[in-house]
Amino acid sequence: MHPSPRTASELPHALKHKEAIRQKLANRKPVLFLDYDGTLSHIVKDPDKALLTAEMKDVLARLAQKTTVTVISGRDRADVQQKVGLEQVVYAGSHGFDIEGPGGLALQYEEGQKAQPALDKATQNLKSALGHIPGVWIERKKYAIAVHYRNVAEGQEQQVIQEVENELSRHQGLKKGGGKKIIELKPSIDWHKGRATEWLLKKLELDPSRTLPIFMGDDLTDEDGLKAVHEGGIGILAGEHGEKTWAHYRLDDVEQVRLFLEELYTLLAEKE
Ligand SMILES: O=P(O)(O)OC[C@H]1O[C@H](O[C@H]2O[C@H](CO)[C@@H](O)[C@H](O)[C@H]2O)[C@H](O)[C@@H](O)[C@@H]1O
Repeated sequence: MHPSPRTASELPHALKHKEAIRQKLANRKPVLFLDYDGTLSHIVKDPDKALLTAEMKDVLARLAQKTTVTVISGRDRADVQQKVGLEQVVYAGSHGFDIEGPGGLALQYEEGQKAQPALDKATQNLKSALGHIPGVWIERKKYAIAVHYRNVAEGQEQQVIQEVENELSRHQGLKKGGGKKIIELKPSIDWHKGRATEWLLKKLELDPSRTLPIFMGDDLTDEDGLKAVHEGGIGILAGEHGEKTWAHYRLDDVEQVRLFLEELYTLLAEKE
């Protein structure tokens, strides 16, 4: 455990510290919490084209035969579930507001429902305010609005951000979320990937002394999850997001995430 967050470059590389990770797993079973965009799939211009490679899907399928694998995403649960397409996996969408998994595992974080009128109104307003800016995509999700500006001219990015800030100032019940070329309006509630991770660990009734939660993510919203496992698990940052992180280790990219997951699978298979 490290007492404070560090920059990505200060972190040891997970693939170069396999022995230390192996030792942590000596008497404990890994339980995986995996972010989708930027961790399992490459960041691309069109969010609909952010797909898993066949190799990534294959290793996830094998891991899910051996342990609990949760894909925890800012995307709508149905969207990420369809993109991953594996029945044995637990899906936590909308940053953990909407969870579904094998054996009837389910959560709809009810408090999020109260924000629906504000989210509807803000969607409408943002469409009018930003509709004329080429490249803007307003993604109305079940529990959030994502305003994407990856395809907006650099000189107009600030205008997009400012319009979102203006809209946020009109809704007490909504708060700002950040990410990679995205700004989100979310219910102003203390529920996020970290709380959802903790909820799942309890709900799955896993013995904490025999379980090692591993959270892997690439973006600012993953910091809540990385913080949640900081004391009792392993956090791995894939790439970087420009701010300090609670992760213990780093990996450079999606391909290294896959290699790490392969190592983990081998370890689990050896233990049988
Ligand atoms: O929590 P995540 O699974 O990482 O989801 C975060 C957001 O991911 C998607 O947007 C990001 O990825 C897109 C595809 O690579 C990229 O075009 C965009 O610029 C990124 O911000 C998704 O569309 C959002 O809904 C998620 O909140």
